[in-house]
Amino acid sequence: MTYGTGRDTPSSAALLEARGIGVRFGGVRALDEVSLVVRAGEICGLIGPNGAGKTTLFDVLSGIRRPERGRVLLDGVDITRRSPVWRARHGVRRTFQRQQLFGQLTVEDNLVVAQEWRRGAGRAVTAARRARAAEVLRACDLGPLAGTCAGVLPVGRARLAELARALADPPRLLLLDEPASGMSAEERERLAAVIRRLAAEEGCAVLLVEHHVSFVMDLCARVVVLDLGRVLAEGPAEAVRADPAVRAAYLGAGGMRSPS
Ligand SMILES: Nc1ncnc2c1ncn2[C@@H]1O[C@H](COP(=O)(O)OP(=O)(O)OP(=O)(O)O)[C@@H](O)[C@H]1O
Repeated sequence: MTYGTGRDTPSSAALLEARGIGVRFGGVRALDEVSLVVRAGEICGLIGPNGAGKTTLFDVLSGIRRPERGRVLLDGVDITRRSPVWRARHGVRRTFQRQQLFGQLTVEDNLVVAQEWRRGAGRAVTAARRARAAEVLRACDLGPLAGTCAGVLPVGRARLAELARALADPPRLLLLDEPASGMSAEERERLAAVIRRLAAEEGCAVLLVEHHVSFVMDLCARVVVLDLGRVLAEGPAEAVRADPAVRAAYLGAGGMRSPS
C-alpha cells in the first residue's frame, strides 16, 4: 500500500531513485521490482523482517551488487553500472551492519583517512583534514575520544564513530545499516540529533535501515516497508505504523517489535 506523501515530506526532486530493482540468489528472489525515491534533506526509513532484502538493496544502491533488473539514478542520471568508489566520491556513503572502523587507528585518524581520496598533500592539507575531523567528532559528541584507538571503543561509541567517519567528507546521501544496534538510549538520542541536523542543515538525504522500530518511526517522515523482496507499504510513518499488512508481516499483532 502506498500512502500520501505526508506533511513533512519534502517536495524537491529525487536525489536517489531505484526503479524496478530485481536481484536473485539462485531460487531466492531477494528483490523483486523494488522502486523507491529519496530526496535531498529527507530522512527515509527502510524496515522489514529478517531476509526482506534491506541489505541487498543497500548493496545495489551503494554499487556493491549489480542488479539483474532495474536502474539506480542519482540526480536523474543512471549510475547502475558505476562502482562503489565512484558513488562514494559523488557523495553516496554507507555504514555497514558489522562495524568497519580501522581498529588500529585512533578515532581521529579514521576520519582523516576518510578524506584522503581527495587530492592534496602537505601540512596545510593535513591540518585542514584534522580540523574537519575535530569538527565532526565534536558534532557527534566524540571529541574526548579523538585520540582513542578505535578498536577499544564500546559498541555504541564505535557505531557513532563510524557515522562520524561517513560524515568526514560531507555526504549527499547516507545509507545507514542498523546504526542504533548496540546503542544505549542516550547514544540513540545523540545519533538521532546528528542525523536530524545533517538532513535539515546540510540537505543530506538519509536512508535508514533499523530494527529498532520506534527509533525509525520517531526520526523518519517517510517509511518504506520491504517484505520478501517487495515493497509492502510506503508513506508517512503514522500511516505505515497503522497498516494492517505491515503489522501482520513485521510489527506483530501486539504492536511494535521490541528493540533488537
Ligand atoms: N550472498 C547471498 N547468497 C544467497 N542468498 C542471499 C545472499 N544474500 C542475501 N541472500 C538472501 O536474500 C534474501 C534477502 O537478504 P537480505 O540480507 O538482503 O535481507 P535483510 O532484510 O537485510 O535481512 P536482515 O534484517 O536479517 O539483515 C534472504 O532470503 C537472504 O537469505
